[in-house]
Order: sequence, then structure tokens, then C-alpha cells
Amino acid sequence: MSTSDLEALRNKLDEINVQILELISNRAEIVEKIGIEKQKQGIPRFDPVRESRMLENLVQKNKGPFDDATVRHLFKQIFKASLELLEEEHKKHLLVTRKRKHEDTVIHIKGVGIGGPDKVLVAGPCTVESYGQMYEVAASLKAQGVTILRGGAYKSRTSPYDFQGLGKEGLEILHKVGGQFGMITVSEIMDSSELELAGQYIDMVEIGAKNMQNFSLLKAVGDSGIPVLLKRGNSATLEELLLSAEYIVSRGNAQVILMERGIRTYEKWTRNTLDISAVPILKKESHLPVLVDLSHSTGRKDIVLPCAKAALAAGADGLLVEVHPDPSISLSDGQQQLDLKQFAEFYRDLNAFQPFGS
Ligand SMILES: O=C(O)C(=O)C[C@]1(C(=O)O)C=C[C@@H](O)C=C1
Repeated sequence: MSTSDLEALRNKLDEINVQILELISNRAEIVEKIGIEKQKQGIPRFDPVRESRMLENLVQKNKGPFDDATVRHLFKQIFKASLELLEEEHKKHLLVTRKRKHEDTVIHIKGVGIGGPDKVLVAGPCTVESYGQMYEVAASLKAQGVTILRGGAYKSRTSPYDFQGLGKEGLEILHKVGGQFGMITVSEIMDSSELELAGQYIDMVEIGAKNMQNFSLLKAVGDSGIPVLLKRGNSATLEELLLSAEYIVSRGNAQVILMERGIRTYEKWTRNTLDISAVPILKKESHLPVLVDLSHSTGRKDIVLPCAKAALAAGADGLLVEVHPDPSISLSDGQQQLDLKQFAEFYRDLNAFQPFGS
């Protein structure tokens, strides 16, 4: 074969490549139309039965030279690419995504911007135990410039025999102490029946990891309009976290803060595994603020500072750390809460690394 013959064949191939490209692009446009229709009708995007029928049809028509397995493989790749296209299209429509809203969402509560240029710190005990305990923590935190006070009134404990929280009394204490020190207050709720009361006493509700997919709670919080700290479930993917946030935002409440709090892995030397990669991924995929819970992810005090630095370096808008006046007598999670002195050292060192807004 002469060089010019080879050249001619290659030219033909180039033309066919362009034709194939045009054909698969036309196909993709039709798939997108199908996707819109499926979305309207609530039909799942992935349809293995349809894919299998199309493959059977193609194999029957296959005259070679490719064998049937190769034909299946080639077309399966086209179906896969089409499905990815549908998923990308679907993601573009989610309210929580950057594709839908490019600018960062900043949540303003009592003059503090969460998700803006200043980093925020949420601190306080695991559980509200008494007025005296909350007063002591809040006085110390406020003196150091911390603006957001946490404390659990309703506790989601793994065992029903563990302390379940003070309930309404806990919310009242948070409200009183928050008011005395001009701090923003946040506490977890586990059921939509607690929402109304929480709305009367605190500034922001937390949806804990165990409730990330409590869809009736997500809907109720979405309807309420109250700012919400939404924690990632310990076995939840980032996509699932964003879809849970979408439940809230789609009901008109755009004041959602995402929180990475560690995921369950085989590692035993930490309570959970802090998924640092979640931070830049969530910041890239979503416009919502992203915070990192240092205490529940690590479950220990000695690595809180390096993990805090890592979270900030990864782009987190803020951090959460548990602080108790005397963790040794705490009614819950004593081993992971910092005492006031440990917190002061932590916060001093952290501010040297990255100044916090106050
Ligand atoms: O026919 C459909 O329902 C489509 O969504 C199109 C299509 C395809 O690419 O052919 C895409 C994804 C499905 O898994 C099955 C088929």
C-alpha cells in the first residue's frame, strides 16, 4: 500500500469519526429530552431494562467484524456517558449547587456572617446540663471573642438509658445565657414537634448526623425558615448530604450550613474519620457555608488543633468544638470536650494560624 493510499484511508477514518461524533451528539440531545420528561414523570434516570433491550437489539443486528461482547461494551459506554449527562443536567437544577448559584451564600445572624470572609467558631458543651454550667462556658467563650454558643437540649443518644437532655429547660437556659452574652445560640432538634419551641428560644437549629435523612424533619425545617446547621450522616455520601440540604432549600429556607463531622470507617483511634476532602468538594459543588465539627469527627482533644488547621486550609468557613467547664463530670462525651483552659490555648494557637472574626 502506498503512502497516499494510507493517507486516503486515514482521511476516511477522520470523516467517519466526525460522523460518529455528530451521531452520538444527536443521540445525547435526545437523551436530554428524555431526561426532562423522566424528571417530570418522576421516573428514575437509570433504566437497566431499557439498556438491556437496546443491547439485545444491537447484538441481533451485528454483522461483524466486532464480536457481540465488543458491541455490548461499546454501547454500554455510550449509555453510561448518556446517564452521566442526565445526572449532570439534574445536578444543575438543584438549588444548593454552585451551577445554580455561583456566589457564596452568607447567612447573617445577629450581625455575624457565616460563609463570608470571616471564619466562625461554634463552641459550647455537648449537653446543656445547668444554668451555671452554660453561664460559665459562655462567659469564658465570649471573653475570647467566640460568637456562637452551642449546647444540646434534646440529645440523640445511642442508648435509651443515657442522659436524654433537659428538653425545654435546656432551650430556656440557652436562650437566657445567649441573651446575657449577646451570643448566637444553636441546639439540635430531633423531631419536627420540637421545632416551634426551638424557634422561640434559639437562633439556629442543628439537624444531627443521625437525622440527616429524617425527611419529615428536613421538610419542617425547610418550611420554618429558621437557620439550620445540617450535619453529614456518618455513612452518608456528599451527594446525599446535598440532597438533604436540597429538601430544606427547596421549601424556601436558604439558610443552610453544611457540616462535615466525620464518617464511619475501620479506624479505631478516632471516633469517626474526619473527611477533609469533603470540605473542598462541598465548597466546589455548593454555595452553602461549610463548617467542620472537630469534636465528633476526632472524638479526642489532642489532635483538635492540627485538624482545625487542616479544615481551614481546606477552605472551611468555620469550626465547631465542644467545650465544658469540667469535662470529667460531663453527662455526655466527656472525653472529647475541651476544658476552658484547653480551649483558650487552642483558640489562641488557632487565631495565630488564621484570625477568626468576632
Ligand atoms: O431511554 C431512556 O429511558 C433513557 O434515559 C436513555 C438511555 C440511553 O442512553 O439510551 C439513558 C439512560 C438509561 O439508563 C437508559 C437509556
